Amino acid sequence: MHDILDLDRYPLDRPHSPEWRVLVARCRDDLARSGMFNLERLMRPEAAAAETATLLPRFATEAFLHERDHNIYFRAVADLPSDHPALRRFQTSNRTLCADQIAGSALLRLYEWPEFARFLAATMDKPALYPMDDPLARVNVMSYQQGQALNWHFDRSEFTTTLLLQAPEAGGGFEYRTDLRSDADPNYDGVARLLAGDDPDARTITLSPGTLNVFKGKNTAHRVTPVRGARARVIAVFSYFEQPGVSFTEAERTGFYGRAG
Ligand SMILES: O=C(O)CCC(=O)C(=O)O
Ligand SMILES: [Fe+2]
Repeated sequence: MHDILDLDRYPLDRPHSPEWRVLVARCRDDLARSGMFNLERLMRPEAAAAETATLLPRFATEAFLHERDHNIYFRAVADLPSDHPALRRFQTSNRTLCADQIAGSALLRLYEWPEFARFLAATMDKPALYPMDDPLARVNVMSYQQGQALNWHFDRSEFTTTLLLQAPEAGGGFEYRTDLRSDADPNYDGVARLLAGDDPDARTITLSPGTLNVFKGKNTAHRVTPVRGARARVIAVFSYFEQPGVSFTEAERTGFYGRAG
């Protein structure tokens, strides 16, 4: 793994060593304080660039173009009228490559490396995390070209784990509002304020290539702002579960990726 990861700076290969424990404690602190942590340049920038170079032609020819108009919940909400400002609609557009299209990549090697899942589980205070069996969903790589964006949403899972491969020239920032809602309180008025551009607690970070980002996206609203310039934003999303062997159904895969296999 040394060829693709900076394991001198981030000792993921030495679980339970003193340095590993210090790193895990720092990540847990960041998660508790701001709902996210970043390991800058965990992947060596040269490795990220090499990975991007292999993927770019595939985005042009065989990626799934994901284009939709949606609200922040991706669905209607029974207790809100359809014109409620928390249900304001936005456009999302990006291209997705699935795990079966990146066989042999450094990303899949990292995904299947047990020490990576072990480290992530420790930062999230979980006994263990397991890779999915799903041939498409395990790892997804998304590309955002000029004008494309992933609009405001909440994630279905408690944590989301991404690794940026290529940064755009401008735009493509990750904007988020920590704990905008809770499991007990949907805070529809607060959601409406954020969507109107009126929430002083919204923050934007710009990720650099090779950075691992873990965030608690279930109650933290977030979006990727439109990319500007000729260089695409390319980012990988890793999906782990607390049980081994998880797969989506064929219908779910068709909904997410336009194909079942
Ligand atoms: O591209 C990103 O930085 C965020 C991706 C994201 O929010 C998601 O996959 O749910
Ligand atoms: Fe998300």
